[in-house]
Amino acid sequence: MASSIRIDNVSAGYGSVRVLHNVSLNVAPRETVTLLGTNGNGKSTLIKTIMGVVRPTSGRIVATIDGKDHDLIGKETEEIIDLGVALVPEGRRLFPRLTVEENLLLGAYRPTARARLKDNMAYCYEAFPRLAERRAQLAGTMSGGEQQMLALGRALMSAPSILIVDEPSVGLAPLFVSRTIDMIAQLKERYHLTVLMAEQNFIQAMRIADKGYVIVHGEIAFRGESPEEMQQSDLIRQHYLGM
Ligand SMILES: Nc1ncnc2c1ncn2[C@@H]1O[C@H](COP(=O)(O)OP(=O)(O)OP(=O)(O)O)[C@@H](O)[C@H]1O
Repeated sequence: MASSIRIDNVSAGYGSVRVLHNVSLNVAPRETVTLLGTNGNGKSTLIKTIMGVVRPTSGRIVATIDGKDHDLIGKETEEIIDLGVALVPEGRRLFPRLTVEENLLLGAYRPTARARLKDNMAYCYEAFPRLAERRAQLAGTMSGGEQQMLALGRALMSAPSILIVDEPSVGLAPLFVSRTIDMIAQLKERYHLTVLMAEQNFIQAMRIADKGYVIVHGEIAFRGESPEEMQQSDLIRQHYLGM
């Protein structure tokens, strides 16, 4: 059964600094939604709030998984991962001096994920045969594109139904950006995932997104129900397409 996530009127920040202001956003089952925003507008803060790292001051975040609603606010990050929400963090956050396989094992440190370790490792190597070939290679010696593949693989180690990817294109050469975006689309199809992807690269993000939101100064400034609608927005034309 496919999963979805609904964010209602969430406000959050750091100490007395409020970063998110009444943010509402929906990702329907099997949808790929992109959250566009330039640096410092609150994309990562929203993602950290979904993952239980930042505690919101108000609002609701509900993930519907296998037909059951779960309030995410107040849950620990580990519980959220256990429910089936996985994050690929910005900058990948791999352990460069550990091997590919060791990095993957770290994606399955929770007891529930450990119990399914063999299956999930097989699942991950099936999704990325390149990682299987390179299982003994140190992560830090791989190309940027391969590292992004490993970061995606590590997220798959918890067998998620909702995949959240924070700026996958950051720091990658253009060819690897499009390959990474293609990989996310393929994973989504193959494993019936629901995907929320923060991005600044509008053209690449919209190749795979069904719809999108633009966040400006912590507020949703625009919501487009289709790539076409997104493309027609003045905000997007000015800030993302240079028109
Ligand atoms: N740990 C923190 N403590 C205080 N302020 C923070 C912290 N992390 C982020 N901020 C502030 O919150 C705002 C939003 O940052 P956030 O990282 O969510 O933006 P972003 O859209 O993801 O941008 P980027 O692409 O640069 O990560 C910024 O003004 C930033 O300075």
